[in-house]
Amino acid sequence: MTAADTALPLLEARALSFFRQDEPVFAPLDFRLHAGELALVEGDNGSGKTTLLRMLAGLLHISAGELHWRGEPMQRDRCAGEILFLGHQLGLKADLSPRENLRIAAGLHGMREGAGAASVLARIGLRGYEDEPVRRLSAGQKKRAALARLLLLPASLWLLDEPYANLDRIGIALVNDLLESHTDTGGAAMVTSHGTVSFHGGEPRRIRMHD
Ligand SMILES: Nc1ncnc2c1ncn2[C@@H]1O[C@H](COP(=O)(O)OP(=O)(O)OP(=O)(O)O)[C@@H](O)[C@H]1O
Repeated sequence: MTAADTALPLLEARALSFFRQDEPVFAPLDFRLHAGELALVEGDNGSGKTTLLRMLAGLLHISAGELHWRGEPMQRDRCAGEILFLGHQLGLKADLSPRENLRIAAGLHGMREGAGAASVLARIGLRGYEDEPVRRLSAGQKKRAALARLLLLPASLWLLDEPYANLDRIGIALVNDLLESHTDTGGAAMVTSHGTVSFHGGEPRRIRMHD
């Protein structure tokens, strides 16, 4: 038994289910995610990975089962700023620049201590594009502008749906670096990916979606 098995989990799902038209999208799920852990959500196209992350983010109602946050039944108002979801839709305003998009996100969710838009955008590879309207960025640059939120906002749990999509080799390595430093500093993350995730921060948990 490891320390993570005995510590209070950040997030715990018990018989978690989601139904569409009275049909379960996936079999009931049980899992625990602790501070410092990465979980890979695995499954074929249509198996429910995005649905699961959207439920965990509070964007879809749970049909059955329970979710616990830091040992208590999950109350959205208590953990709102602690959970950050990045989905297929990047949630960027196309007419605004990466810097302006970050300002809006920080206004809603707060900022990590010591973080600033300029340094975050430089780290994410958008130096020189800080003030360009997002609609003029490439697909990979848009993805980076969305990922910049991970560095700026103070969330402890990252829910990342296909975070590697549209990224080049350097961008993929950057996402892995972000995941490693986040989990090294007590954060946790759940990630879906159809590619290979080469995470060097220890063996990730695996959450397998079954029909
Ligand atoms: N808005 C929607 N309305 C109705 N059904 C939906 C909707 N979104 C998804 N579904 C269905 O729910 C199921 C799960 O979809 P979901 O997007 O969660 O799968 P996924 O594992 O993320 O797939 P992928 O690997 O293709 O991204 C699929 O059968 C899909 O057709």
